[in-house]
Amino acid sequence: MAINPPVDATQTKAWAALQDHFQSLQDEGIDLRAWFANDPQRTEKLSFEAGDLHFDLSKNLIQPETLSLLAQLGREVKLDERIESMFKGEHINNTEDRAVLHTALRMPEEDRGSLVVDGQDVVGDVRDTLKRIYAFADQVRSGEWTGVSGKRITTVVNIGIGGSDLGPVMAYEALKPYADAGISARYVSNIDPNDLAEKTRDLDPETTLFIIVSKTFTTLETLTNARQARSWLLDHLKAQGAVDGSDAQSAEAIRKHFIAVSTALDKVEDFGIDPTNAFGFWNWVGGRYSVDSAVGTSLAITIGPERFEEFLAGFNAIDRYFRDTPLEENVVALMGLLNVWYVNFFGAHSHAVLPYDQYLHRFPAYLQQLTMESNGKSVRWDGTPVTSMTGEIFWGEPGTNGQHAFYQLIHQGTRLIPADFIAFANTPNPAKDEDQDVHELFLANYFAQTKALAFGKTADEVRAEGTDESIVPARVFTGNRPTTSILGDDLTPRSLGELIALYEHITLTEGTVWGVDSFDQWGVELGKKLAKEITPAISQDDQALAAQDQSTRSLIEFYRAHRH
Ligand SMILES: O=P(O)(O)OC[C@H]1O[C@H](O)[C@H](O)[C@@H](O)[C@@H]1O
Repeated sequence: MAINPPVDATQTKAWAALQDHFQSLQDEGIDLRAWFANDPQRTEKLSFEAGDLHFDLSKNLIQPETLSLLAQLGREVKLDERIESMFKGEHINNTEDRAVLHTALRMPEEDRGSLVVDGQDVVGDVRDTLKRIYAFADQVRSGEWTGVSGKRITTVVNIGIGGSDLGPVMAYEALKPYADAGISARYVSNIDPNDLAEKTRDLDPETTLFIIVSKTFTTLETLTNARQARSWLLDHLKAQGAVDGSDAQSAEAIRKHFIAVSTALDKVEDFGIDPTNAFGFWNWVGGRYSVDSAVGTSLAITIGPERFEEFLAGFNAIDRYFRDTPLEENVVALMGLLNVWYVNFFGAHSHAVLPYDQYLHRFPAYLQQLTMESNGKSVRWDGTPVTSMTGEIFWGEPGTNGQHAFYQLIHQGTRLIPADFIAFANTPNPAKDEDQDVHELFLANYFAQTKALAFGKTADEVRAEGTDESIVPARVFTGNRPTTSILGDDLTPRSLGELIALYEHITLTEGTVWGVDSFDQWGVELGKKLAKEITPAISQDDQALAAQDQSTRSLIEFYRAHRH
């Protein structure tokens, strides 16, 4: 389907204006201390609310005027049009000729029939599938669904990789306090046999349910692990005397202990999984945008359908905000544009995401796939080369762990690393250390870090502490290190949905400025293909070995010589 070529952002008036603006900020000197001192309303002007989240952009290297120029850039690259095209289901993933409709996954029941794309009542299908997932989840949670020997399920093991793993595991970890049915989840992704071995070692097969999640149902890692899990289940059930090993009992065991999630339901049946226990989604959901589809079935089981609905409502709140708010006031779009400001004007390469919440410990890893698989591209959606740097390296660890590891480089290194600091006002685990509220101690670190990064410490301040002159330079903090603070009341299914949708739309915004298709991932194909070709060379095929390049051949020879 024809799609308009991307606007070259670097040729827009706004880009030129941003360049001038950047230069004048450099000339006058970027100085957050002075900017705050000279404008008592700075924080007010640069703070926003979206959904249940509060955003403070004032510790960024921007003046209010910068945001107007960035919004202007958004207009000139037709960001509003692209947002509308996405929500309406146009095929904006043009290299795969697909609509991009993860936003439809969280549209409410009353929107049934309101979005028909390529002849499909999208919301109707989404809601019908959710109903089936919820009914199944309720059966497992209540104990009505049992394993083959009649015992209730206490562990679900999600087998998937990439988008079929990172979203569910991140969200499960984030929402652990809501897992209220005595069912826990584990996640197996790596084809390294150690992963499945360690995750199943202490499990009772009679109380374990495997969920095989694969959009394509062709992914080598997932199908290998699924077959391994099937053997593990049957072997252990037999050893425990739960089945006799007959074909009929094995088939029944697989029916009771394996369900699947995929867009390729025919392939699921070939695997031996009962199609009634398979939940579908659609090719207009990218893997990394799929945690709120059937891919989140492990969540629906552990936290329950009601909480899952709240999770979806959180996404939907940010979707509506993003679609309906003018760019100048739209903090979601502005955060994406701000990232462009750092990448393309300041030359930043990476972006730290630092959640001050232990439950969000997998959030940076999740964001790595979301953002880097989406925007790590060198050609635009019309096949022409990109005209600027694209993509950011997203990384991070929960605070305060990162403080004692890599913050040194953010505070005093030579690189500019914009950072998002995320925290919640309340904790589900209040604790006191003598008289001190531990969560407040934790939050004090959250507030202190962005303050230190923004305002630093001058040589005179260091001297005033009586520091020996010879080590004054080492103890100076330049400040002017940009951060965005995101605060919420509580980490709940709803606020987690909001956070995820926020970063999904930040990703679209950046991708639109860079002109890339944020929804394909051709870059992962070559390695997969070569792994298939190399497999025979590793085991014994000398001809296949000889066909390798010299370095690869030598590495394989080392392996062959050293294997036991
Ligand atoms: O869900 P699947 O089809 O098994 O795909 C799993 C993952 O593998 C692919 O290689 C892609 O890079 C990911 O975008 C995808 O999430």
